[in-house]
Amino acid sequence: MIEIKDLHKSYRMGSNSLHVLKGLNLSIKEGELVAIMGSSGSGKSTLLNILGMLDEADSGAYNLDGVPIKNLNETKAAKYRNKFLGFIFQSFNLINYKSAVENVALPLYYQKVNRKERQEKAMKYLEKVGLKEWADHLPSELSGGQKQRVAIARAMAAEPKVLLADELTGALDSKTSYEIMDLIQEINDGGKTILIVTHEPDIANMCKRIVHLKDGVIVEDTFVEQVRALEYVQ
Ligand SMILES: Nc1ncnc2c1ncn2[C@@H]1O[C@H](COP(=O)(O)OP(=O)(O)OP(=O)(O)O)[C@@H](O)[C@H]1O
Repeated sequence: MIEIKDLHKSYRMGSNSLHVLKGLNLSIKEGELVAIMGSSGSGKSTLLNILGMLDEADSGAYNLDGVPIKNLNETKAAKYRNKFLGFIFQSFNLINYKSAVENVALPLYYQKVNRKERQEKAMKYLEKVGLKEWADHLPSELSGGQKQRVAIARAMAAEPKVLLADELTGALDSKTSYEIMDLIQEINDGGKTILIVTHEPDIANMCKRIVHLKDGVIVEDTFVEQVRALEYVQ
């Protein structure tokens, strides 16, 4: 699903250059649930932004579902991103003046899906995350965990092949984090490929594979026995 070879990325600041990714290789198959870990500044978000086609590498290859990203022009890249990738953020990134169902429907609007289908799909995914009854509520009326559920439903609504999450439990207490990870595991059990950047070892252990970044490369890549979040949710 994801093939990355010899990826390099530097940030230029004036006359200085910070080499963040230094020849990174990574291969992720369909259906994997991968945690990306590493100390602060190790390049996790940089990698996730490149995987999410929100930023470009300086050199190296990135193939998503067999397609070399480098060859896509801007319009094609935007279409490809909307079709293949769903994003979940630490701070939820919901639109405050839109209801839960309107937030979930938004990516479908950009994909020019008609109003009736947008509404149906948005309700379907709100139901999947357990928030059907909250469809007409504004984000300000929801708890942190509920907001993240809306954000997950929004990421799922366009039915992408891959979900990318940056510290999705970072703003939540432990119990709510485990509830969110239970939902993530359920979505992954359904076959969705999911990548999660996290600082938290207990969250990483709820994935199936843990990748450690250090000094711009992957220094450890382990398939682990997945801890089920549900055991911690009671
Ligand atoms: N747009 C940018 N311009 C300049 N430097 C940047 C930019 N984005 C990130 N950096 C720098 O690149 C390095 C890697 O940043 P990145 O955000 O990828 O690390 P991270 O592992 O996600 O860190 P954290 O866990 O703190 O979020 C850091 O030193 C950061 O300051």
